[in-house]
Amino acid sequence: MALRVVSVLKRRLGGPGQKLLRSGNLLSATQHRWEKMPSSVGFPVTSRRSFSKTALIVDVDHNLGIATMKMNNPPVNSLSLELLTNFVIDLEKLENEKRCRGLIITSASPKIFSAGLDITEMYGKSSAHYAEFWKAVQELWLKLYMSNMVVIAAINGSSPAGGCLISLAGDYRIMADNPKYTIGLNETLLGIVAPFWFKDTLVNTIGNRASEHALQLGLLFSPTDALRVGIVDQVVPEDKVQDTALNVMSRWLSIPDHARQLTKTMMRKPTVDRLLKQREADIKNFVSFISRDSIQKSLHMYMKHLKERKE
Ligand SMILES: CCCCC/C=C\C/C=C\CCC/C=C/C(=O)SCCNC(=O)CCNC(=O)[C@H](O)C(C)(C)COP(=O)(O)OP(=O)(O)OC[C@H]1O[C@@H](n2cnc3c(N)ncnc32)[C@H](O)[C@@H]1OP(=O)(O)O
Repeated sequence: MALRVVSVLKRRLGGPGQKLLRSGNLLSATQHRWEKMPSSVGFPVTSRRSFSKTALIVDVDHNLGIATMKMNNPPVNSLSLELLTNFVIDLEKLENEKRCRGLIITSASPKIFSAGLDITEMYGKSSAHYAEFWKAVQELWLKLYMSNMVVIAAINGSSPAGGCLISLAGDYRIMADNPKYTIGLNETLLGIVAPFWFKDTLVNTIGNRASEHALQLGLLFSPTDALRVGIVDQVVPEDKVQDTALNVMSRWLSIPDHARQLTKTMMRKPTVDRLLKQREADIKNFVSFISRDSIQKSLHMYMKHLKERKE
């Protein structure tokens, strides 16, 4: 499979990408590049960098023009305020890298892509904290959904709620074929409500009726069902997720950037504008909703249930 990916990349990427792929082995070619690459904006000499503090591992391959971002926040890649903030910072850096045209988002931990928003950020805290947290969630969605890069989610584990949102904000989703993994916007199961822009993102992907069904019931889909309903675009064997992501990326990167980007903007801007127009109101709404005693209690019970499952 790796060789097939290399030949597709050779065909679709011209210039330096082709030269470096001449060895016929994508991994060794990439490794070689990481060692030789000069410094570039935001990312250091080796082109490969691990942000252990930020719980994100970002590898940038300048010659292929592809970055891979691995969420690395054990045990379940929950999206804490810190992780959200650093996610946005790294996205901005990548966005500013002229040669970086594609981004693959995946998880460093097998089995969990992301458990979604960190629930502990949403209960027992101050209103100011909830406001800051929600602003960070908005910011990440805005940046991802409107990214100039081709964004592919390589979903190598379960991806509930906020994890599903990250996947939906990309341009293409590939999920590992493991019936133990699930994906979906399950907010109602926690006694909370997916905000309108989570809902809009889902509607834009799978349509109104399927979204209403999925959202009201808080459905978590197996890979097969997620493919059937259109939440993901492809389901592949677990060990083929990354190769498939590279392969699909090469197809998307073969389209001239300006044409593809303008098309993406045309499709997504109305959805984004809806949030931008009422961003502050959305924050206020979140803070007032999440601060309700009944909601705090629901979240507390849900966390308790998660912990008791293990005992
Ligand atoms: C008209 C009015 C409208 C108002 C609307 C206004 C505003 C909208 C309001 C709210 C919107 C909020 C949107 C929320 C989005 C979210 O993303 S909420 C998070 C949803 N996530 C989940 O439901 C997933 C929960 N987790 C799991 O199902 C499982 O943990 C798993 C991901 C499948 C992994 O399972 P497993 O490998 O068995 O691991 P454990 O369950 O044992 O978990 C390990 C530890 O991690 C803790 N944990 C799990 N998930 C989270 C999380 N999301 N946040 C924080 N912590 C989490 C879990 O408790 C374990 O901790 P301990 O080891 O026991 O300490």
